[in-house]
Amino acid sequence: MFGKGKTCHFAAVPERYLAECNLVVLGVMGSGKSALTVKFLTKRFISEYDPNLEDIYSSEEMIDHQPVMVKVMDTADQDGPVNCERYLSWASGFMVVYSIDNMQSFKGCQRYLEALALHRKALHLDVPVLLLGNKVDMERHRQVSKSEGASLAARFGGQFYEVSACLDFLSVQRVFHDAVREVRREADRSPLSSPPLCRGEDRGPLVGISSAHTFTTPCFKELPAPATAKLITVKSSRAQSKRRAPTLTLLKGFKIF
Ligand SMILES: Nc1nc2c(ncn2[C@@H]2O[C@H](COP(=O)(O)OP(=O)(O)OP(=O)(O)O)[C@@H](O)[C@H]2O)c(=O)[nH]1
Repeated sequence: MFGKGKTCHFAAVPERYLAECNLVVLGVMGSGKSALTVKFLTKRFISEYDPNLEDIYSSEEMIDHQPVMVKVMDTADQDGPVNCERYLSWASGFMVVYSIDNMQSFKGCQRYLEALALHRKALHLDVPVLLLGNKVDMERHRQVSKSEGASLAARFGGQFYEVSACLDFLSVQRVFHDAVREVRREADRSPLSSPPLCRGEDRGPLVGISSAHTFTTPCFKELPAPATAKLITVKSSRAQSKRRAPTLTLLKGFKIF
């Protein structure tokens, strides 16, 4: 069983002007959504988790010399894309995950891509979508070729990556940072049509919050309140040494090894 989430603070960054980017991680059960999310947030790989926990976690990141509050919603769909409303209007960008050693997960992620394409078409939005083939460390059990992944991503106009939640942190971090870059690019391209990147004026708590923005179209709506999460704060010497974050705020339920 596990949960996750953290926040870190850059002393030099004026809090009012921190942009916010809401990333939603989608995919069938077992594809590695939680493992990737936790790896990004804590640099650690977890192998036990509660598959029913769905939460939003925050991390202040410095990406291309610009601070951004990255909020990651780790979803827990049981049966593919159902009740998508909870994240469709909230998201700045989507990361759709499958496992390269599981063809079913690859087929499952196509359903997510189709649902997102319909949503984008209906609302005339170009919310960035990244396709992630996870578990590349399981190469010997590979069922989905790299070219299959790349062509699926191209079909839906998304970036494609192969990663592993249990290998190096930097590759996973790069994927999340690239997602933010995509969101920024999209915001630059169409700043007036529902900009996906927000400027937070009010930090508020980590989960279950709404926030005011300087953009005319609000893109950061009421967040779904996780029922099970409790905020706890722990010190992480690793985080302190490698990142600028003095503190990690974790959601109870994480099991970190
Ligand atoms: N070898 C390997 N195992 C992984 C990797 N990522 C996740 N796993 C394992 O795959 C299983 C599922 O990972 P999760 O992160 O819980 O998958 P999920 O998509 O969040 O699954 P649900 O919570 O059920 O929706 C766990 O046993 C993980 O330890 C990876 O990159 N490599």
